This record gives sequence, C-alpha cells and structure tokens, in this order.
Amino acid sequence: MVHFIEIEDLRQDLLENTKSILALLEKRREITRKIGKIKHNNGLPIRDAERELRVKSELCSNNPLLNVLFEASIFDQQSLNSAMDLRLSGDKDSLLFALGLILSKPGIIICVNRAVPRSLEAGCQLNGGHIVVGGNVTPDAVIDLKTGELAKLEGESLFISAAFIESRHRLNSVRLLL
Ligand SMILES: O=C(O)C(=O)C[C@]1(C(=O)O)C=C[C@@H](O)C=C1
Repeated sequence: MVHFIEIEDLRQDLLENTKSILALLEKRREITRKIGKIKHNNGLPIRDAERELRVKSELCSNNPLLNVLFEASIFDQQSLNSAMDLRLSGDKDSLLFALGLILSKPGIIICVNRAVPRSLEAGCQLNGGHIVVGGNVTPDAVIDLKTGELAKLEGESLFISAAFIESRHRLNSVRLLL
C-alpha cells in the first residue's frame, strides 16, 4: 500500500517535470521552424551535421537524446518543404502499404471504421502507427478515402493532399474512413 502512495507521488513529480519539458520543446520547435524557413528560402540543406557536432561539443554532452532532438527538428523542417499533392499509381496493396507508411509516424493513432487490409496495417506498423478499430478518440484530422477528404483511393490510384502532408507533423491521431 505504502509503495502505491510513493509511486503516485513520484508520478505527480514526473508529470510536472514532463509539463516543463514539453513547454521547452514547443519553444525549441518554434525556433527550429524559423531556422527551417530560412534554410528553405535560401536553398540550404536541412541537416547540418557540423552544427550538430558543435552543439554536442558546446554542451559537453553525448546524450543520445540530443540526436532525438535533432531528428525532431529535421522532421519539422522537412514538413515545411513537402507541401505538395502526391499522386501514386499501382496495385491496390502497394497503394495501401504506401498510404500506411505516409499516414504513420511513431505513436500516431489511426482510428478506422472497419478491419483494415494487411497491406495497410503493415505500412502503418513499419512507421510506428497504431491502428484502432472503432475507437473513441476525437481525431485531429479525418481522411475519407471515398469522398477524397484529404486523400482518395480510386482503382489503381492514390491521391494524398498537400494539406494532409503539411499538417502531418502536428497530428497525434487521425480517423481513416475506408
Ligand atoms: O542549427 C540548425 O541548422 C538547425 O536546424 C537546428 C538543429 C537542432 O535541432 O539543433 C537541427 C538540425 C541540424 O542538423 C542541426 C541543428
């Protein structure tokens, strides 16, 4: 019993700590997006390996979480450049696999209205997406493959809108209507 109280206290501390980290991370993302826009406008490459090494040396740290921060910046900065409609063609399973890959990022929840084909599931899993059939989550975005809201799958072609690609990095959950 005593242990449970101790765990709950520690969890409360952890929650406060996480809240502070999240606020700092949001601030960091804001700054890296500004850097990303300058790079984009001047045709500079997104990754700057030298700068990453300099950051590590100035901070005297080899903490692997620094690499995670750099990757997060690169993910954010890339999504500033990639806002274009995407049209793919191929057999249905390849298209579903590609859709799963593009929809997913680590931890994203993909609520679906019915059981999904194996190919879509495989694409999602490969990029860390979690498929939930039904699901009570209020989604950050709704993709209706039939009406073409954000994306459309018709015969041998798949369309994914620039609007979805641009917003992808901000989403934690999507509802996918098949
Ligand atoms: O300094 C930059 O050029 C950034 O874009 C920032 C940042 C970082 O997150 O610290 C991100 C990516 C680069 O590879 C190097 C550093």
